[in-house]
Amino acid sequence: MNLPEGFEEKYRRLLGAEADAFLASFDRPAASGFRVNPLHHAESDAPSVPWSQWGHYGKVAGTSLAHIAGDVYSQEPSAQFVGTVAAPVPGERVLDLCAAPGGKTTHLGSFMQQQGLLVANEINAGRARVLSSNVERFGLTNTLVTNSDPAHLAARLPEAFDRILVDAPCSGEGMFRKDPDAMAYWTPDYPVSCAERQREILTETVKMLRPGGVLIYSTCTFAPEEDEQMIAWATVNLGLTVVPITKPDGIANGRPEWANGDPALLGTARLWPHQLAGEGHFVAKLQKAGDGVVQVGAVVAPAKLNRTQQHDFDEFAKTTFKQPFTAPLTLNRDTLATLPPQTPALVGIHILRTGLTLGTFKKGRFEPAHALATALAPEAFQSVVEVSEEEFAKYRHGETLSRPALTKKQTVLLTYQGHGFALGKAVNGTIKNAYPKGLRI
Ligand SMILES: C[S@@+](CC[C@H](N)C(=O)[O-])C[C@H]1O[C@@H](n2cnc3c(N)ncnc32)[C@H](O)[C@@H]1O
Repeated sequence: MNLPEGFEEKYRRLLGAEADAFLASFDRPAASGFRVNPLHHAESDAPSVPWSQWGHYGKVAGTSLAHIAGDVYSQEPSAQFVGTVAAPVPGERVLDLCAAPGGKTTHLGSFMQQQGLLVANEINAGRARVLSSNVERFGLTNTLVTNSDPAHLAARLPEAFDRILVDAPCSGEGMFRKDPDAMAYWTPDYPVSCAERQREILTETVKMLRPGGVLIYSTCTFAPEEDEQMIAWATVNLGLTVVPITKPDGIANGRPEWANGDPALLGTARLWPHQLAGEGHFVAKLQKAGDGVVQVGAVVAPAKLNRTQQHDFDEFAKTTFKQPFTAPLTLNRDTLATLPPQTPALVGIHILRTGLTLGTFKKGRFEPAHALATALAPEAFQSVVEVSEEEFAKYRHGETLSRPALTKKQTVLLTYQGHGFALGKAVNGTIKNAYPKGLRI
């Protein structure tokens, strides 16, 4: 691989005798991996990633049933160590500040088991939409997807989280093998400019962490300026201390000698492509001084539906679900969603998704949302229709299906090999297509 000018020289200087092995790793193929979705009880026989509870080596196609049904999330193996270190506890309030496209968000959600609140934020509007769609596909229901910059969020959410992940925008050196285009941006000064932005992000992040709260900082670069030097700066300037990370075999300590020599930096983690089957990553776990509870602040009140809305939703729920639907609800214009506990009222912040999107009020009817198909188990639905391989393909093209026995007008869950992948509308023996246009192939 043709590495950028100055890159090889820098790492020869830093790594000494180890540099040959490091540089040789760039000529080997990138490692691929995926995580199975514990919320769907998904499993895989593929070899396990040793440092990742739900992680496996291998590739899953974007057109596969496992992907479409939200049973897997493709994620490079080293990146999976970030979620392992973060490991939020169900019921916590967690922020994933730089979240798109959602690899870490879906991993955090796997730990949280739909309990507590997970705010997944992304600064870039287009990427935030991709994040929102991945949150939907994975079936997370305790998540708020926002599109904001860290400063605006911090102004509204002081000390609001138990745990925050900053998977920082970085020089991406660890992804050169997987995504050679990333090399085009690299110059010897690039890590220094990335570090400036990371310091700004961390300064805002700490404001949102409760006293005693945990901050996980990660990058996919080898650059000490963005890794150990960033953590050294944060411990000196932001009232954070390093919490040592327990490292499975193959994962290396951070390098204090590449920063201010503080031995606590040994407690950070480096994933090197010449030492394990994965790409380059850095992870640090930090704790904010003090001990305190989260500041909840103003919260969104559950929506009160008008009489027509209540009637239309009740009719839909009564004919679709086995159990009465009792979760607190929120209404955004005409879109109805569940309201995660103590959802903060975020005035002036663009919110793309709150909890589980249930559907939209149209004139005289309630149109259910695709999110229900990947978030709810088949057992929740009154009517489940298993499709053939041919029908699975046809439906994703936008075609209708024939089921003469289904005469009742009803929303049904469509499954293929037992995995829910879409909703359909049964009318007079036909299942009308409700597969979102944006997902059709
Ligand atoms: C490494 S990527 C995140 C990957 C994601 N956590 C995942 O696992 O799928 C970093 C993200 O930070 C966002 N970003 C860029 N500049 C930012 C800034 N100034 N503040 C916050 N986020 C920023 C990028 O748009 C990008 O989506």
